[in-house]
Formats: sequence, structure tokens, C-alpha cells
Amino acid sequence: MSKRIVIALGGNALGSTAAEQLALVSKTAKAIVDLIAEGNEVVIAHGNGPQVGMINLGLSTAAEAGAIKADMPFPECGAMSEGYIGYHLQQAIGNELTARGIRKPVATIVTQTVVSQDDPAFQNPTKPVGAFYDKETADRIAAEKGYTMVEDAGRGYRQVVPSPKPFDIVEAESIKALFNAGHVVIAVGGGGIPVVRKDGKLCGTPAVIDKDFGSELLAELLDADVLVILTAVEQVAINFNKPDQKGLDDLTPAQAKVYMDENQFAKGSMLPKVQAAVKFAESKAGRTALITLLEKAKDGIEGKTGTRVHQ
Ligand SMILES: Nc1ncnc2c1ncn2[C@@H]1O[C@H](COP(=O)(O)OP(=O)(O)O)[C@@H](O)[C@H]1O
Ligand SMILES: NC(=O)OP(=O)(O)O
Repeated sequence: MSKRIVIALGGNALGSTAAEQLALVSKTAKAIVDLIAEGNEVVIAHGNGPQVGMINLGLSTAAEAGAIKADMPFPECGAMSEGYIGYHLQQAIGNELTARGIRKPVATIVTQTVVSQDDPAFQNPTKPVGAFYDKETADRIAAEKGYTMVEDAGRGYRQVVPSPKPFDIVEAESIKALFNAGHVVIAVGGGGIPVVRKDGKLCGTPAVIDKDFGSELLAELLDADVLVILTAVEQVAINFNKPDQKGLDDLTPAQAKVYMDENQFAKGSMLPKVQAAVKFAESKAGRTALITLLEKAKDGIEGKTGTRVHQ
């Protein structure tokens, strides 16, 4: 049976250079078009942590060298990352659809996501962006640029920026109109460009939204049946990276919360995915969130693998 699906693509679907990203998205496009070919309606959201950090640091370095007049603020870097990643995805998905003889328009919507200026996240930067560094390089960049750097899940040091919770998507009606008209839509890239409402106007704010939360909000607004969070592991596990690691198949929101209370899911990596999955599953009976590998998306939706959270 055809389903309404919001797919959240993790960093492993994108790589860290333009050439790498272009090569990887052709693989990503195959997995997405497999779902479309089965008759599902699909919206694609994606992360932007490495890309938004790279754009910001690159342009800040260019400004210091006098090559450009000023730093590029984070909301504008977020917008650039949506265009850059959206371009590659829409081209690759379009090429794959054409190769399979499927006629469907594909488009990216540069998306703004509303956050609250009072969100405590603005006082406590937690979202890792940009490249991974060794401690010495991280300390040097922190001193030169005034960045906050933290160790990221055993993978090296990264800059962290505020990551407020999203509560509205400005372009939701446009995304819905294209989705309902049968278009393949790429939206809410990097969780969306964070904006606040000030005196009745929207205004960009320096932060990076977690794409798992942005995608979850989009899935609710589109009344999706399934939220698919694609990442680098086939299943969410308890006792992760320990000899007694155990993959999880089906979870109720209540069971997931017990594991969250036991700190089974790492902050900034698996925890936001499980939190987003729980929120989606709780939002309406019949909704399922799936966390799995890109290559396993189709099998996961068919219930053959992955971790599914549902009531
Ligand atoms: N309990 C867990 N079960 C499975 N993976 C976990 C767990 N805790 C942490 N992880 C790690 O979280 C990673 C996914 O988070 P991350 O790399 O931030 O995702 P993204 O794909 O969105 O970039 C997995 O590749 C895995 O290394
Ligand atoms: N914005 C965001 O969540 O990006 P990553 O998934 O790349 O961390």
C-alpha cells in the first residue's frame, strides 16, 4: 500500500566535499527512487552539519584574508547549504527517475523554520558542525575564532552552535501543495534556516536546527504515515559498542523512554533520532518512525529490518 513518507538523510548520505557528495547522492537517489517506484509519496529532508560549518569557516577565513568584505552569518550559511545539497539531490533523483522511465517533477524548497528567541539552547551551544579536528587544531581554531569546540562521540573535536527546537515551518503550505500534487520535494534542509518572529517579521538567527526534529515537525505537518531517519547504523541498539550490544526491532514510545532514561542513546547523535521518532509515533495512532541504513530503507518500511517506533 502506498504511504506518505518523510525521509531524513544523515551525513553518511552526503559526504564532506562537493565531489564526494555528488558521488554519494547518486546512491542515495537509488534508495529514494526505490520507494517512489513502489508508489509511495516522498519528501526528503537532510542534515547540513558538516556543510554549514564548512561554508561558515571558509567564508570567515576569506573575510580575514580580505578576499570578501565580511563574515557570512549562520542563517545565510544554512540557506547556502540547503541550495548546495538540494541541487545535488534534485539532480540525482531526477536522473534516477528518468533512467527508470518515471515522470515526476523534483524541486527543492529553501525552508525557514521558526524557533523561539527564548529557547535556552541559545545559551548552551550543543550542535556539532563542520569538520572533525584533533585537540591541538581545535584549541587553535577556538582561540583564533572564538568558537566553542567539544569532543564529538569519540570522532574528534568539532565546533558547536546553539540548536533551538523548531516549532513551525514557514513554507509548510508550499511544501504540502507540491507534495499533494505528486512532486518529489526536498525541504527543511539542515532542519530549516532558523528564524524568529520579531514585531510581526521573520528574522534569521545564528543557530543550526537538528534535522531529526525539523524532519519530524515536517512529517506531522504533512500528515505523513512514516518518518524514515536514515543514518550509519541498521538498528538502534542498547548497550551500544559493548559486548552485549543488542539491536532493537519494534519499540513503543514508552519502551523507548525507558531506554532514554537509562542513557542508552548518545546525546547529539542517536538520542535526537529516538526523541524525534518517539514524538512522531506519539503524535497520532498509526504513525511509525523507522531508523535504519540508507540501503535498508525499503526493507525497513516492509518491516524486515531497522528499528521501528510505533504505538
Ligand atoms: N544506542 C545507539 N545505537 C546505535 N547507534 C548509536 C547509539 N548511540 C550512538 N550511536 C551512534 O549514532 C550514530 C548516528 O548519529 P549521527 O552520526 O550523528 O547521525 P547522522 O546520520 O544524522 O549524521 C551511529 O552511527 C552510531 O555510531
Ligand atoms: N542540521 C543537522 O542536524 O545536521 P546533521 O544531521 O548533519 O548533524
